[in-house]
Amino acid sequence: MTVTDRLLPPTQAIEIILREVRRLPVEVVPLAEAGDRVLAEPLVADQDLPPFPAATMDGFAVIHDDTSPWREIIADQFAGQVVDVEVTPGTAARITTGAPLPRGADAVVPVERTEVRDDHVIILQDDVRPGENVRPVGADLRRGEVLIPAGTVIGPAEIGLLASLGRAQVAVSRRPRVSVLSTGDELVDPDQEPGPGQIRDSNRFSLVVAARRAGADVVWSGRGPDDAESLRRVLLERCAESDVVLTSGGVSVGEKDLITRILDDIGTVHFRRLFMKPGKPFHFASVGQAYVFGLPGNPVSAIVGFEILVATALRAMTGQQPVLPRPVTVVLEHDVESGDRIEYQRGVVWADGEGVLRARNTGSQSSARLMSLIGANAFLLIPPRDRLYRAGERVRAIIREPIEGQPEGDGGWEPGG
Ligand SMILES: Nc1nc2c(c(=O)[nH]1)N[C@H]1C(S)=C(S)[C@@H](COP(=O)(O)OP(=O)(O)OC[C@H]3O[C@@H](n4cnc5c(N)ncnc54)[C@H](O)[C@@H]3O)O[C@H]1N2
Ligand code: MOO
Repeated sequence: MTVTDRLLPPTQAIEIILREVRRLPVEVVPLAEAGDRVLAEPLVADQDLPPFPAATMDGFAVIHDDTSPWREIIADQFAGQVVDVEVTPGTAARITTGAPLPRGADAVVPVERTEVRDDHVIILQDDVRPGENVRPVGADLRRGEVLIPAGTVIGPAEIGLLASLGRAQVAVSRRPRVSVLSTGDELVDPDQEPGPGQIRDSNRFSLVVAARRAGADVVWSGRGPDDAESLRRVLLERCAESDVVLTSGGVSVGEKDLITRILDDIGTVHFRRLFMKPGKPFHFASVGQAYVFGLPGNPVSAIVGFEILVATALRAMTGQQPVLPRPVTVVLEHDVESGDRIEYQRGVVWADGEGVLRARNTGSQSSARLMSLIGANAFLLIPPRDRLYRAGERVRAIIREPIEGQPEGDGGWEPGG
């Protein structure tokens, strides 16, 4: 047995992956194409926002401690323009939300608390505080402030900030180029009727979607040829054109486990087997400039292996933060049996009325049962031990989809309710 044949704990496997993978180059893209990409440089404010004190209500710009019984309306100050007037005691300017406060004024009284008579306004509000209904300069952001750290995925708010600061071009990490290759003589395409002993190839489709969701550019996907020589050729060709190649199947110890043999021959294998269920046979190798992840053929093993290990590698390659998921603690709803490796049980986690995270698994945890992943928003981490994990016990979980509240009870959506 070589070093790479021992069952490696997933944490050690991740350390090896993080040590091996290199950062992808940075590219500059137009703002409109920056969504869902990983920001390569921190966004630092080069100006104050708002750049002028702005009204937050439609009303009248006034001097807060002006005691005049009524005030002359000296201007209409709309958003998007600047009227050059000065509010002095006994005067006020009509103002709309977002408009700059005229010189001299230090508060805005909403129109509902005023009465307009011809060219005069009477302020009905007794006590006007300085700064009331005014967004001061720099209230939203201050020049020099780091607004978004490098490594953030650009979503609606991030792209909005980039736009409001005038960043028409954005430095982002290049998307990893990924190829997906299903292997196995028993596979047929989804539109084909499987013959005796055959099954439909599902991993190719699962891994393409998983890779896209993880921000990759899937440049190729297909089924591998049956014979070793052609498979080796396809693999070499994919490695030459990809940053990452994902294979599924052919990595256990069977006679026909070709991927194991080919990777030994064409690359450097960093590890082959994990102390993890699902996902015991799991190869990680470098072939030229590419990284190959030889995922197990079992459909659940392939998806879990992708999410726990491959997605981590892709984040490291693009500099996405955080690189590692941050597990939460959940309370088991039912007894759970452990196995001989750390189990990544597919589960449902929800927050109960007290905000405690509770969890159940999704039934049979067979590596072939894709249904164990349907509706699963978490992996429940179950290390091996000689006695049951009991209902009410705490275990760690990795969250993969949003957590919701309790499905029944006072359920309805009420703000603050
Ligand atoms: N003697 C041993 N046998 C096995 C071991 C072991 O340690 N010693 N490990 C088992 C574990 S755990 C797993 S997981 C599987 C992984 O095997 P392979 O990666 O070599 O995968 P295959 O044998 O090719 O296939 C396994 C299973 O998955 C189905 N499959 C394969 N490809 C696809 C696909 N693209 N779409 C859908 N389903 C696929 C295949 O038909 C098999 O049923 O090895 C165990 N054996
Ligand atoms: O590791 Mo296999 O994925 O246990 O079934």
